[in-house]
Amino acid sequence: MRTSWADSVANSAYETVVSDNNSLRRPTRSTYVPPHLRNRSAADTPNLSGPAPERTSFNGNAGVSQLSRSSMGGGGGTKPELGRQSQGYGYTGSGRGGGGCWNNRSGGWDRREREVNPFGDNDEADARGQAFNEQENLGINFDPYQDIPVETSGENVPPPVNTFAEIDLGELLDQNIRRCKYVKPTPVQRHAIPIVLGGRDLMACAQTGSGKTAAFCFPIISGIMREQYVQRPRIARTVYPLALILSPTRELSCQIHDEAKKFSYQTGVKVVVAYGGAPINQQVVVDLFRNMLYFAFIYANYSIILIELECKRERCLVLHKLLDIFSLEDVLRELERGVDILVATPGRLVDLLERARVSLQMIRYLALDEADRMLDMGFEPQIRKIVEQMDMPNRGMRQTMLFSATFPREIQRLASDFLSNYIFLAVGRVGSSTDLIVQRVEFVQESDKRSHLMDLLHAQRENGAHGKQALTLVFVETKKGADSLEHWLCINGFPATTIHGDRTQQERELALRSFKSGRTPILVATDVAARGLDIPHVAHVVNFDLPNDIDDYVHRIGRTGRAGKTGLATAFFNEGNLSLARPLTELMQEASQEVPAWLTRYASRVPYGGNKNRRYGGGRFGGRDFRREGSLGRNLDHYGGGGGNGGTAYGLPGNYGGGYASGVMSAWD
Ligand SMILES: Nc1ncnc2c1ncn2[C@@H]1O[C@H](COP(=O)(O)OP(=O)(O)OP(=O)(O)O)[C@@H](O)[C@H]1O
Repeated sequence: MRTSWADSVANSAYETVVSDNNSLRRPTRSTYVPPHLRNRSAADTPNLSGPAPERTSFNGNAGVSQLSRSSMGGGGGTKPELGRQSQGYGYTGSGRGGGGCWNNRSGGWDRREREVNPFGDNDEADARGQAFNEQENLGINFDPYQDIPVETSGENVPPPVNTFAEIDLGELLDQNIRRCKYVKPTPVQRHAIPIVLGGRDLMACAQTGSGKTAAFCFPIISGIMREQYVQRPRIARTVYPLALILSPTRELSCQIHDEAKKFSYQTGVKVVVAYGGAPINQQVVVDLFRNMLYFAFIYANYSIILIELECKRERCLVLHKLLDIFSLEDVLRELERGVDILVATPGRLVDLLERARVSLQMIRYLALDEADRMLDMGFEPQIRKIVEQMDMPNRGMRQTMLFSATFPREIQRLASDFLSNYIFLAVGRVGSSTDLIVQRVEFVQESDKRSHLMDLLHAQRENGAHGKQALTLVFVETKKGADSLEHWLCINGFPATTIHGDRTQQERELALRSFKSGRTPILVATDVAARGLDIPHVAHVVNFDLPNDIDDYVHRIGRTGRAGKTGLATAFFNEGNLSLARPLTELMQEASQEVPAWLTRYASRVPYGGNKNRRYGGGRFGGRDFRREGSLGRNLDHYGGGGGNGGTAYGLPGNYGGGYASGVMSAWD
């Protein structure tokens, strides 16, 4: 049984007090108690009157797994030889039951009791339900996804499952799935979970809002729960997570963290999020100010945040970064309490690795959400550094999962560097939008955009088109543009807020909360909000400025029409968006949307290969796993041919493959 460093400190402190009370003697030596454990009431401390919890230090010997043995013995750059789980955990096909080898990682009831219940108080009935109730009406209609074409390729693909009951995820995780009110796995979950439980690497492409987060979280949590006790090195204050989930933005990392916390509730699997992180070129400035102001910061008790909020428009870089250091201190404190799954943005992770506060030596699971974004020009160097140049086990020694709704094939090729004998899974057409979203394109000149938006919002308000709770997400190109549009909307009677890379973390969180709650039902955003965010009740996405890349468009409109619900997406198009005319036309045709005649005319004017959205071509493209296309590079602009072998396709219509084009980088942080 495992205890974290913080637990052992807490326990030893508590034992000191207990022995004090018993013997009325002072402790012979003082025990350091970190700030987050001070002032704890007795009620917070473990109940020692019950059966004594089994204590095991990091150097304990219980159940050392084959995976961990050779990796012991310290840090350094050598990659541990972690024996790869070639045998999967299996999915029983005969109902749940656990198989009797689930590892209780909770460290006893003490840890469970301290855990905040993310489901609220009324979850017990759901949790105790004996089976997944297929009849339950949850208001989430995943039926539209059921007939979706699915394609897999790779060797010995494990068969999909139809129900959660067929998969042996462990009773504690099953309880949490019931608490989440997930009745049936979505298509990507039906296929991806058995593949990962089978020990295979995976590149998975599934439409926006189709449940990819759970598809990678469930097998990771289940795998960690099933592990026998894993012995981890104990070196200074370095922590050794077993799983790493990387995502491109702070908000998405927080969201994944929140989901993973729900799924792992009371399983003893510890999830920590680390986001933010100052770019290296600003590090010198930050370090300088850090030394000068560190103590002032602590004693000012966060009041500097108020100063930061005051100088809203002309932000001071140093203050901005100092706030970031604050969040770093929080992360470090959290890490010291123990971590099994680390969810992080690349910048912050690199920072933690360089400070030797995190080691990747024990990583068995690596998941990249929005993997194509993580491997494009903006993030690729950081990802390569994390995966290839630090102490993470080599591919083949860890399990790697890449998920996105879009997977241009050049990115697929790059991504294959990180994978070993992987399975490619495409649920729906690669890079397509879901049919649940009604897409409209309107021709609007730059100068008319604001009044056109106002018309849309008025109409929406008047006919109550999407109900009281309807939220509208407006995408613009630049941070400045976002601020200025927000201001204009507000003075015209439409409560709005913004989210973009120039806002502080606090401001971004506040904006998101205010939008989600409906207090400001309009959110003006740059591409920083384009991917992954799962915000209920977004009824309308407006592309005020269209992106340069069709994949960005797919992700943006995917903020509506999620989890089986319908949504509306309106795009303002003009001559400045010519390069998008053809891919947009094709995308809309594929999703059975009405394409205006004028857009088709614009599309026909753009020559093949004449722009960087190279996903289209003259022929229809049948194979989407780039490994099935033969030689890459011959065919970059013309995706003819198709077919291929080694895969299974169910009802797969012809389609084009992906193409890589760099997105707009400026909006990202
Ligand atoms: N099996 C399920 N049953 C019911 N709801 C589910 C199920 N799986 C996921 N969901 C819900 O569906 C919504 C979308 O899931 P998620 O955010 O994982 O989608 P995604 O595929 O990652 O989307 P994106 O491509 O935009 O990142 C979430 O609200 C999630 O709670």
